[in-house]
Amino acid sequence: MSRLEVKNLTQTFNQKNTALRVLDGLNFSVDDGQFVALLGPSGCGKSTLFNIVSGLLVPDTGEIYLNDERIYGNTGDFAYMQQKDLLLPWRTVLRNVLIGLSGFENSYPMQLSGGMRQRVALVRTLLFRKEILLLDEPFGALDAMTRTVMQSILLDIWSENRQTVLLITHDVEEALLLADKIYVLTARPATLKAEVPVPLPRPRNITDTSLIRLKKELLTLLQVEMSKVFDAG
Ligand SMILES: Nc1ncnc2c1ncn2[C@@H]1O[C@H](COP(=O)(O)OP(=O)(O)OP(=O)(O)O)[C@@H](O)[C@H]1O
Repeated sequence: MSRLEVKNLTQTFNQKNTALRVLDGLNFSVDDGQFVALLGPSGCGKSTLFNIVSGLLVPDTGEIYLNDERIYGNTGDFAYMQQKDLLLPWRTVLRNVLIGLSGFENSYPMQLSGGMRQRVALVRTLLFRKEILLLDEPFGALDAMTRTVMQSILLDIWSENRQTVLLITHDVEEALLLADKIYVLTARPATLKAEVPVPLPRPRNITDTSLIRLKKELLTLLQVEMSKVFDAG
């Protein structure tokens, strides 16, 4: 398993002939086998960060290090589950995940419910057995019950394999239930605003007093950043 470092990432896009600065000197690191959640206002640059880390996008400036070695492009060390699940519609579930989900193995993605599709996509991502998992809002579109089930599947697999995980989420409770550490990003352009450790055993209960305290702390941090988005817009 691997230690990941993101150093001084900067990214600007051209939108309608104006320069949109999305990342502005972003620095952080994730320890070997650690589960880190990233929270930040909508549009702050979280998916852009994952696109860079996974090698899909070359940043304007900055570096990515894996186990102290600088990496370039797609090194094959990352399993990346993008916001949209990216299942190939013409492949059956069996061929999408290589194992059957009992009773559904001959179905196509369009024949599955949203929850089942996300489950297939997650299983497929985990099956790649890569060193580092990049999960971009994997459960964002799911109902509360399915989301809870998926979270526990993810935790079970992570406890067994101890892959290094980066999870983007908009859900403060999800971050608190799952992560060892939470990074809060600023409004665009994203920089690191805060690092909040969650040193509690799992499974966690969101009604636990220390989680309630952390939730308040995180919501206050996020509200400051979100108000910047509204003030600007
Ligand atoms: N290839 C691109 N060309 C131009 N602009 C882009 C490109 N990719 C992203 N952007 C812009 O960069 C900004 C950040 O996008 P990004 O998807 O990284 O944010 P995000 O934090 O993941 O958002 P959300 O939380 O809503 O998913 C957005 O304003 C988006 O429109």
